[in-house]
Amino acid sequence: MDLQRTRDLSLMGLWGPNVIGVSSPTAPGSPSGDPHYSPLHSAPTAAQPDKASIFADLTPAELRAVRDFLRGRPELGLSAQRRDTLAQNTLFLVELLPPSKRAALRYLDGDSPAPRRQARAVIFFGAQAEPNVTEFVVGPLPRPRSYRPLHFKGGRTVPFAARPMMMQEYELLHRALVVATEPLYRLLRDNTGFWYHNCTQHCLTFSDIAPRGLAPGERRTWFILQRFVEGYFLHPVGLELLLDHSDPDPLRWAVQSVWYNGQYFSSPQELAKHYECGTLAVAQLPDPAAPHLFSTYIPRGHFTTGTATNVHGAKVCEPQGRRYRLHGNLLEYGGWSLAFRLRSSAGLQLFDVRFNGDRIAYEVSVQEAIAFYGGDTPAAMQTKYMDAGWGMGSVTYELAPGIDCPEVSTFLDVHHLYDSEGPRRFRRALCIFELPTGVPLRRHFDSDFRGGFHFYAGLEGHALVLRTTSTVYNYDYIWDVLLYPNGVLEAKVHATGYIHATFYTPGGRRYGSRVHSHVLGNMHTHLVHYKVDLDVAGTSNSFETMDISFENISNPWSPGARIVQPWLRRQPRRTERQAALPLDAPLPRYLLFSNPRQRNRWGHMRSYRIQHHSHAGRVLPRGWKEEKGIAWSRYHLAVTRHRESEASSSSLYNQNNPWEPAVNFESFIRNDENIEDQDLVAWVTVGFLHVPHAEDIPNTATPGNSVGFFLRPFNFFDEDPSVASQGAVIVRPQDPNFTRLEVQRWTPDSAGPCVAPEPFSYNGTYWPV
Ligand SMILES: Cn1cnc(CC=O)c1
Ligand SMILES: [Ca+2]
Ligand SMILES: [Ca+2]
Ligand SMILES: [Cu+2]
Repeated sequence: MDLQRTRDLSLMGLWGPNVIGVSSPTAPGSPSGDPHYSPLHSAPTAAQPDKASIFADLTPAELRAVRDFLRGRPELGLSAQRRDTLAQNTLFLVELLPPSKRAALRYLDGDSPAPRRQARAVIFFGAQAEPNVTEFVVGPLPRPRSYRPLHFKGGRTVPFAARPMMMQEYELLHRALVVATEPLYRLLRDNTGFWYHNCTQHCLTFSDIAPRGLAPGERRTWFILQRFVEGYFLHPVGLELLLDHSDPDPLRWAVQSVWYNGQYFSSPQELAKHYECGTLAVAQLPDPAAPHLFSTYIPRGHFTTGTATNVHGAKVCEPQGRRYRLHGNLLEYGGWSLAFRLRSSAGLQLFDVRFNGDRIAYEVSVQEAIAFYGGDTPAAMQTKYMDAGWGMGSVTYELAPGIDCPEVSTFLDVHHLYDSEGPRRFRRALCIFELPTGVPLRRHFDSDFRGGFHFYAGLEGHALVLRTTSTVYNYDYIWDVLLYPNGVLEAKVHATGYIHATFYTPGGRRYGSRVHSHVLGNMHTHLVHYKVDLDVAGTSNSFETMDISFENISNPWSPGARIVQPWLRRQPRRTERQAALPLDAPLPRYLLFSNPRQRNRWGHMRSYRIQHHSHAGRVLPRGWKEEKGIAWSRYHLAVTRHRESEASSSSLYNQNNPWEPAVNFESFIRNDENIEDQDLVAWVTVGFLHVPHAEDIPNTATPGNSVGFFLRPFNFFDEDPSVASQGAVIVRPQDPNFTRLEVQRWTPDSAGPCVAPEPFSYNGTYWPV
């Protein structure tokens, strides 16, 4: 990662107390007024920048070194040039292979040397007698000397048909579609004004659907044809083609079925024949010369109330500089420290997440994002997108200052070697900024109930945000991690971008809303899966749920009467099965991870809580064909014993082979291990049902469209750790008439003016480097 800008004023002495006429406040961190207080733990050790680097993504030089090393192994037969066949061996992906947890902890917490830096490399072996995909460990970096296969759990092999798509295959598919659609030229030109072959200014394009078939080994894809204009996802022309491209030789590819405006045909020729004979029910699209404004961002119309919007709105600013620190991939803010990376495969991954030096989680990472659809057209009814199979960690395009992240953010570049000859630089793929939350972290107005007050006190609300995005064709996911100064971490995702839309047919209304003359917004469920390797005050943790039950007791202070009241029902979950909380049952409201041997000052087990912010629901009945590929979606939460062989709940290959998935999450819990006092991993599912509606045009909007979860301390500390923040303000009346008020604060009276940000700039390219 290249740090583009960094400005750190936190060390410049700007935070001295500014107390107006009062005695010094209580020392930060001590429970007020308690003379027996002694901290629970020895002085915390801050995470060290060089130590975080064991989790840093591979540099362009390291990516090239791995590529060159593998290309130099003749037995791998890697082709340097991509040809007109898929029967060749291709290096598809290179990324960091993080060290084992054991080795990492020995280094982070002990005296052991840094674990060796290693890469994960994915090779598509298309030129083998039995074509397959194999993953390798390559190391040590920066000068690799050896490689060995990296096995999936249970020794599962990855069939060639399960591989993700490559640009090369898309190019070959484009050529196949040129041939396939040629017979349809007149039908398309007359009724849409656009066509596919020799189209110049009037081109059709396509969206491809997955999974690509109905059973293992298949690779036959439905293609939706769309007018190639801004927002083409909203411009289906009513034509869908099923093309078999399972053979590595594109000369053996064939169209298997055609759907046009509600009717099926065996071939483009058959459809063309019906058109020429006048026996076809034709869908005449609006005039192609008319603007396609509806799918664009060009402003139109006006608000009937409010003031003009042709001036800038409110901005985030840092009048006294940054209050976070960034050293390479180590981020520190308000008690927090963590290491981060942006995996080309599945996206954001945090390691060694600590608060005040205490580790809370070893890893927090995105695993998968899916969208399963229903619809009336063959493409719609077949769409079950699993975005890890579309390289959702590699489509991290440039963030725009002032829109995607505040102008004052620190923007970071990342490098991916994913379906490319070498590393590509993705400029400004990550951003970091401190966000005024606009709501106090805490506040109280202490009324005297006579028109005045005893005191007012409040603490400004801030969070540090680490953000990236994945644009997976039509959809844009905005991935955030927020760090709050009270020990709360939030992980959330907003969904925006274009809906996945299909051609409107009257039968389509059962599956969504008509959102334009010929466009149906198809219903779908979004689910996102996270791995949360909580290490709450150590790696030995237990898990319990807590909710209320009601008791009916005799009233101890009114004989003969009864009291009905709630009490806390705690349910220790001793095995993985007991800890797998199914999606179709209500989730207990407290999900507690504790260290049974560590107590806070008040005698409670030090715990962290996972709190869902989600409306997830089932996407398919349990066990139905493709559902095996997303077995994690059966559970709001599952808790497993940490296993190095269970690093991820999904894979690059589940999308194109969900029927026999490379990773089947159910196998993580099938052995129903004991999870008391163990190194536990929490697997969190969040999501929502999206029934598209007119207001999804032009794009799905973010307000109300986010899901995620919080990690919240629960008796982990002795009090709210944000008492250490000096952003508090206390106001106390100095006389009975409230004519003199004492304002006590620890920050300057005035924050000073906001610094004007640089003018907007954007580059947008992601070239090889
Ligand atoms: C083509 N594709 C794959 N995933 C998406 C986003 C979800 O609908 C699009
Ligand atoms: Ca297990
Ligand atoms: Ca753990
Ligand atoms: Cu959606």
